[in-house]
Amino acid sequence: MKKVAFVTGAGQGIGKAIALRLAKDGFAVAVADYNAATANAVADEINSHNGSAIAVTVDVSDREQVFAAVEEARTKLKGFDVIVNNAGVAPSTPIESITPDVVDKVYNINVKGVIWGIQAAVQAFKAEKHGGKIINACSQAGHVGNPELAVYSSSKFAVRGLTQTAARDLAPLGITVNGYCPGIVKTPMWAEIDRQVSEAAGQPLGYGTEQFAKRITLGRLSEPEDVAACVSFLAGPDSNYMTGQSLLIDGGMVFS
Ligand SMILES: NC(=O)C1=CN([C@@H]2O[C@H](COP(=O)(O)OP(=O)(O)OC[C@H]3O[C@@H](n4cnc5c(N)ncnc54)[C@H](O)[C@@H]3O)[C@@H](O)[C@H]2O)C=CC1
Ligand SMILES: CC(=O)C(C)=O
Repeated sequence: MKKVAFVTGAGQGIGKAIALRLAKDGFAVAVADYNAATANAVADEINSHNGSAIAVTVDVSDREQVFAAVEEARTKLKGFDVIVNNAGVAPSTPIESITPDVVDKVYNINVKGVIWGIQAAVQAFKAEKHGGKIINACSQAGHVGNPELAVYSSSKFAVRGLTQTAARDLAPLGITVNGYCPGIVKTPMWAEIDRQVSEAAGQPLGYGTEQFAKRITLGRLSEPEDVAACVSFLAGPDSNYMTGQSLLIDGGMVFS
């Protein structure tokens, strides 16, 4: 019987790369996204390459939807072993531009979405009568404040705190909780941050990337697959003696 992994925000970008990688690792994958079309396309891609996947439509900011989606995956894929709370949003928010609406939007998805994912996974692991692995999307921006990303950066600091706390709370149930902290990854999210930062500075596209990239020791932006490789480790047995960690996969932007 295949182990089952549930990946949120798996319709594109890092989540898609994680879903494809975990399928290659032998997991049956629930491709969860609020964009049904992209989730279906990723699930089709996995199934057409001899993998096993279903698409699940969910808005991670809605607690009831998250519980229903996890239960749907557990029932249809016949098990539940790993959740990757990957979905996130990252609008550019220079301090003086911050509004209640943008704070609610980012925190509802990036922070509450992770809490609901953790809770729903715990319920599923209990129903399966075993422990499991919870893996949360953090960021290098959750280790050091990033310019013009105050709301996003603070939401990722919160995810790192949640990861540590949940690790302590859930260890007695045989559940590990870890996070991954990418740097700049070539996805639609990054393209949009670059556009907003470049535009705010009155500079051409690519200016935002140039500013952030100066901090990358390895001298290149990362591919979604760089991140998926680390998540593969966190989802598999080689990380069994790790919990509460948020791994930097940022090419050396931050040293901690
Ligand atoms: N791209 C980057 O440079 C970095 C990204 N990250 C984090 O990695 C994660 C994935 O980022 P990317 O792939 O770059 O983003 P992306 O914007 O390219 O893809 C995000 C996916 O999440 C889905 N999504 C957004 N809100 C959702 C919601 N409420 N419910 C369900 N699905 C939702 C979108 O439909 C999309 O498929 C995010 O948590 C992000 O903060 C962290 C560090 C760097
Ligand atoms: C978007 C993000 O998390 C970065 C640049 O670290």
